[in-house]
Amino acid sequence: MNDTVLKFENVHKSFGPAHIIRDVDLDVHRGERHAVIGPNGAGKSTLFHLCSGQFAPSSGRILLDGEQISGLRPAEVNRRGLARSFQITNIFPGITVHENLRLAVMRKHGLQFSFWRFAGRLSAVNAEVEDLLDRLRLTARAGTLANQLSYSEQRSLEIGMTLASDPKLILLDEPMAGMSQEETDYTADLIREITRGRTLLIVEHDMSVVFALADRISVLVYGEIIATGTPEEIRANAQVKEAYLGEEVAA
Ligand SMILES: Nc1ncnc2c1ncn2[C@@H]1O[C@H](COP(=O)(O)OP(=O)(O)OP(=O)(O)O)[C@@H](O)[C@H]1O
Repeated sequence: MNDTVLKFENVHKSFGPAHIIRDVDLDVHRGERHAVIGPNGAGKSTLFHLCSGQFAPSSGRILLDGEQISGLRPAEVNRRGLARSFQITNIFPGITVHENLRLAVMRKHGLQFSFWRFAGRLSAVNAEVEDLLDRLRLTARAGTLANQLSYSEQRSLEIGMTLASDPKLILLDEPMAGMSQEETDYTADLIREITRGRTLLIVEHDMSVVFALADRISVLVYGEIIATGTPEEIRANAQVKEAYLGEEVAA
């Protein structure tokens, strides 16, 4: 059994003369929460775009569960089990929370075009939706239109929609962006609970969230991963302190 869900092998990405990702090797282990941190412009978004198929590498290989995904289109990468959570763009705003989750769960079961033929499986779908509502702390909001939710509730729903497909790997792209401290604390706690046992790759600027949530952290500086390790190892790494974290980590 392969213990690595996502593997970068010597991945390089350039735009014309600009070398943005440089010979990156990265292993995301099954069941771990892995964070990528680095200064502005280090290449974190580019790395995520490479994972999800928005960009193809200039050279090197990317493997999902042992299968090469580099060069595949985003929809195909998604079909193979990689779900990327964007701010709140996966939500249908004009339908309820329950209906949103039901669509996401039905999509996983392949029910969208053959609803009646699979009527017998609907009770299983409903049970999954109820379970998701509970874990997302949205049971009381089940009948609310998605566009009526608070921002952090919308983010919870969005992450829930991503989880509903039961992906092999979840990419979370700055989930705390634009949140107050209170919303950040709430969402970090929720992400910790609902991603237990899942494999997660996260980019996040809030260092307190990263260090509390991640099992391992990779530090990207000028397109190169200069260190990978547990939060304690990263905190203690002299090269990381010098290149990036400095006082933030010492704090
Ligand atoms: N399509 C593109 N064409 C040319 N240059 C690009 C392209 N996309 C990104 N870049 C450049 O790649 C570098 C890394 O950008 P990227 O957005 O990946 O960094 P980041 O670490 O996510 O930054 P931030 O933390 O500010 O979001 C930047 O200098 C950016 O200008």
